[in-house]
Amino acid sequence: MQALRSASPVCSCSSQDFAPSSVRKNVACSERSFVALKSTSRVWSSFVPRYSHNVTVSRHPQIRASAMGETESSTGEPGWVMVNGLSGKMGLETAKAALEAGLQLVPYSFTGRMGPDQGPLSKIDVEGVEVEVYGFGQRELAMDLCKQVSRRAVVIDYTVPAAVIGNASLYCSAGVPFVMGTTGGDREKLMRIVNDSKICAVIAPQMGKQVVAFQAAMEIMAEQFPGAFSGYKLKVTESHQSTKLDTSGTAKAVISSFKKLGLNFDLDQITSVREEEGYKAMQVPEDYYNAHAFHTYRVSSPDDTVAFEFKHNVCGRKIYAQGTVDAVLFLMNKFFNPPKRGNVDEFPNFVFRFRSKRMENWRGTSRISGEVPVGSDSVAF
Ligand SMILES: NC(=O)C1=CN([C@@H]2O[C@H](COP(=O)(O)OP(=O)(O)OC[C@H]3O[C@@H](n4cnc5c(N)ncnc54)[C@H](O)[C@@H]3O)[C@@H](O)[C@H]2O)C=CC1
Ligand SMILES: O=C(O)C1=N[C@H](C(=O)O)C[C@H](O)C1
Repeated sequence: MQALRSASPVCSCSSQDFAPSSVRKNVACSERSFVALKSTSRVWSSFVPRYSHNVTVSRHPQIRASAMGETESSTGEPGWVMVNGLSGKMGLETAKAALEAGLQLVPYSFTGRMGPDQGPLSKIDVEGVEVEVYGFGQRELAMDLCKQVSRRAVVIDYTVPAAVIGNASLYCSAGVPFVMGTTGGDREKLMRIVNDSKICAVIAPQMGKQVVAFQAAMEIMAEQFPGAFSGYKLKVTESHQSTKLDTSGTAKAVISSFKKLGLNFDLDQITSVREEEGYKAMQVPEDYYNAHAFHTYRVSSPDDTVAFEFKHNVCGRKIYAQGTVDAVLFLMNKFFNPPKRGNVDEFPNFVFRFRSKRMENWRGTSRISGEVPVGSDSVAF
């Protein structure tokens, strides 16, 4: 239960906790204790904090390197990232975070719009790095150019739900590991595509590590107390900027845990707020109407005498961008610099060895179907 104790303080977060000035500090102090856990052989749903201080990464320097935020592989080659969806809100924020972390930005990207037959559609300047953005019809070319820059690049995808399957297929056929931050699309198919390929990927609708810790805590509770809330009611409200195309993928993931706790809930019962009146009701700070993700899950007894409320309220996008960079570092070490002994599965198993018996049921559990726990997509460990 040491595990639960270390994960539990993040059960409720206010927007204050995530105010931009505090984000950097929170992440800086937590980075060292974050590791990635796997779902299936090559697909990771997300990051969760390690559960016990007994877990040490010292036998796995390459993992340690990623946890410590190093940006070079053992060969000394700087890490390269290609960001697709670069002109979008998350694409740009993540590209900046990658540069800030010392990674190098591949100067090629592609977008969803049709471009000219020859040459890029546009150019985007990211902190002095000029990136050529290719039209949709030239996305294979963009991937080839990326591989010419480095055979060890990792792709970050922050595009649109409709692009998830096509883009994942492209990365797999190009042989480039990727971080899929984009939500929506056919998540089961997405998992199948990656599992049928030779590629590693981190796929999660939520890259903010602290929120993922909350997701993980909910999942642990569901595993340990299935049906504990049978007969109770669930109300889920999520609020995002009006440009968001889909229902919160994070909410869907958390709901899968509530369902295991015994609550009946259809995903179409989620209340999605996308306009000012709703923002006011949710107490979203006005400055963040265009950049927020507020979630409230209210669980109440049939006669309303008992109620629980869980919230995670994020202002801005830094938390996701920083988590995404950690995912990139994890993949770089996992895919390009695997442990010398054993195989790429060694690290997760190593983590599991330190878990208590009661956590054993997490081990090796493949939850590829449906919208499930840590990462609606799939999965878990
Ligand atoms: N996993 C996480 O933690 C987070 C996930 N998201 C998800 O990331 C995605 C992007 O969000 P935003 O940046 O806010 O959206 P956005 O609308 O600002 O950006 C989307 C970008 O994708 C580009 N695009 C459209 N179709 C494309 C295609 N076929 N190939 C390549 N690029 C294409 C657009 O031109 C645009 O630049 C959404 O699915 C959102 O839910 C957002 C925040 C955090
Ligand atoms: O589109 C967003 O902004 C976000 N999308 C993700 C989701 O759908 O869960 C994560 C976070 O809510 C921000």
